[in-house]
Amino acid sequence: MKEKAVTLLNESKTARWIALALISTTMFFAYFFVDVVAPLQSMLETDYKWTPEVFGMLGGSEFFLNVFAFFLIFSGVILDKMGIRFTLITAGLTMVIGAGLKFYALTPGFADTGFAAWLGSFITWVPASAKLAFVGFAIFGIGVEMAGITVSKTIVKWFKGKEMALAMGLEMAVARLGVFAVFRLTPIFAENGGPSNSVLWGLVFLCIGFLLFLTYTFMDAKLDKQMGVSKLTTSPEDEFKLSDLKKIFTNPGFLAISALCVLFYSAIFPFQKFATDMLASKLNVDIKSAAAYVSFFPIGAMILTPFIGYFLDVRGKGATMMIYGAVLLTVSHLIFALVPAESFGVVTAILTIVILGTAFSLVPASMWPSLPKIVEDRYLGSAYGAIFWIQNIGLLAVPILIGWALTASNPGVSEQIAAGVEGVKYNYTVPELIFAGFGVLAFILGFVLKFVDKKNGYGLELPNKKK
Ligand SMILES: NCCCC[C@H](NC(=O)[C@@H](N)CCCCN)C(=O)O
Repeated sequence: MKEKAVTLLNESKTARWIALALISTTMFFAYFFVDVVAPLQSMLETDYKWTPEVFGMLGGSEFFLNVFAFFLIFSGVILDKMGIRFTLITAGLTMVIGAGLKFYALTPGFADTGFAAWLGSFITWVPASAKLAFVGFAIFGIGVEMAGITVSKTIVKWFKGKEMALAMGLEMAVARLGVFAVFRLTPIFAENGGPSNSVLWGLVFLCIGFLLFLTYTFMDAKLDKQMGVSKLTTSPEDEFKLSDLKKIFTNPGFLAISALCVLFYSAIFPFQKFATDMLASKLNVDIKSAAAYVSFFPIGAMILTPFIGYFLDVRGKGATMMIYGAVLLTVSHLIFALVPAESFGVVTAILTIVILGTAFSLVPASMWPSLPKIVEDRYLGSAYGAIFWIQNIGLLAVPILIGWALTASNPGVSEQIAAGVEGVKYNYTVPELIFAGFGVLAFILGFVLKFVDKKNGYGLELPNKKK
């Protein structure tokens, strides 16, 4: 008797785009929560006595456990060992638990406890609410990064040989929309109940995101069933082994792309933290207007990334795109650093942000779909985990480096600002030159990547879509 051919679920365009919509919407909520209190710095200072230093430490706590306790490496191993469904659910739950703790830290219910009194009794310049919020945000950080690598592996599972870079580009675009949404919605939530109300909404969104991940797992189970994936059918050579970690860290393509990743993202995300103040100082405008200019940055990247992804799917040229991205990154930071304030107007500022936004599209759109070409599928999760870990080291360290460079290159300025002297501003030339330096190094690494690609035949310049 003739066996009936099964059409795999990922062969159906509708099914794979539904799968993408489910996981991307959760990433929208996840990125929303990452920045949920970002626009509330002054409110947190007034209501909770969080100084700017305390506020800055909160940003770092997102990466703390991932970097120092190697959670991102563990997350990658868990993904390869336990599979997509288990890891998505674990990531979703971890985000909810971490967010719940951060919300509890801001409630009067916590402030009245003996635990809060104990937490407030040491390192007294950091309030108890902030200490508990750090712990919550560090746990959330494990979840959000675990979700990030699992979503990448999921996209590869559904879209490899098809519209993989477009799908990754769309997922990143939806996530960036979350960052845009947070800057619009959080202040409104906070006006009606303070920062804890904003965090509560973020928590509610994450619960919805968890349900979406859960819904996706049914599609994943069906696809696995069709593909005949089970412990019994997976041959030992297809299974992830701990020794594969050594293969990842000795793979020249992986090393080149990770170095490029940490340099590139170190000149993007930490820059975002300082950009508003830098523009306010350079343009001599207030913080609100400067923030409005900076808001074009993720929006531009959001619009462009899927188009670049589409181009990569049909035309390829992934490694070349990363080099172009590094050039634009360097040029934009050099403009910020070297064009004197007298010649730096609003038009120059917006044009430079557009150049940087284009770099922010070119590199991510081509970098993340390149990894499956460099490493084997069975340890792809660990490779994503490892590259995120290396990147997180930069995201943790660079804001500290930039903060230090800013203070060192502007002697006496922070003291004058603290004393309330009017019109005193930081000069951002040195920090911007550091960012430009990262761009130059990323540019060199782009060529290294091109060289190792040619030598090892990864096919980084080839289209993702099979004809
Ligand atoms: N499927 C996700 C691809 C990675 C997207 C990338 N995100 C990261 O690299 C995160 N590890 C760091 C996000 C830090 C946000 N505060 C991106 O371009 O967003």
